[in-house]
Amino acid sequence: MIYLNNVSKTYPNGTVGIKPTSLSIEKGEFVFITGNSGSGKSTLLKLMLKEVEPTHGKISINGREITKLKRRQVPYLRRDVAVVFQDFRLLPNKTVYENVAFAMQVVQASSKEIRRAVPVVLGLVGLAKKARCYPHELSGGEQQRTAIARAIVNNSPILIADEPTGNLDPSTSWEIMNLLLDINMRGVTVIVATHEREMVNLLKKREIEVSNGIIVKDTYEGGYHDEVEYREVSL
Ligand SMILES: Nc1ncnc2c1ncn2[C@@H]1O[C@H](COP(=O)(O)OP(=O)(O)OP(=O)(O)O)[C@@H](O)[C@H]1O
Repeated sequence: MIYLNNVSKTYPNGTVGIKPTSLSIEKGEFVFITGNSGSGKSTLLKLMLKEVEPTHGKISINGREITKLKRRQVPYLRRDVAVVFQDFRLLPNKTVYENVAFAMQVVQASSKEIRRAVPVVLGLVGLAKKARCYPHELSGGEQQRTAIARAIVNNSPILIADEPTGNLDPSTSWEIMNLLLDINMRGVTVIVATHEREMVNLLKKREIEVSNGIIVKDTYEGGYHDEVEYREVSL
């Protein structure tokens, strides 16, 4: 589903984000990306989101080589890969309902589809009663639930979460992680960059650990990674 083939990223100022790396993530997986601050987690996610371009290598998602997509085609990639961030990034002047509906309007869903889908997804994230609230009237956990509802409302097969619990207290963090696990159980491939060591250890999901731009650990135990050659080439 997601393939990185010998992908590296050096930023324009010469900082190395990711050294040449190959990686595959299959449909339906739940994957943690771990590593110290500055190790390259966000760079890896941004490459998958086409927010940054690789210096070398190819990335394909759902059979499409995203490195070949033109800028104007990026909105189509967003239908395949949804994203949530640590700081929620909700529209402050729109209600919970309107924030989620807006994501559907962007992909030109009809009003009828929006009226049908938004209440369903708000129910799924446990926010049915908060539909008319504005972001500043919500707790951090509720804001993140809204962001997750907005991310999943268009039925993207992949959800990327960059430190989704970074601004939340421990019990709210668990609620959000359980919601992401729930979404994964519904068939969505979920990739979560996190510093939450305790959660990663307890949940026993696949963990890809990055250190200095290199994958130093991948706990995947299935067979298909044999096809991918892991190379740690110094630049
Ligand atoms: N736009 C940029 N320009 C130059 N260097 C960058 C840029 N973005 C990231 N870097 C550098 O690339 C390296 C990897 O950064 P990245 O943001 O991927 O780390 P991270 O593991 O996500 O860190 P954190 O956990 O603190 O978010 C770091 O050395 C960082 O300073």
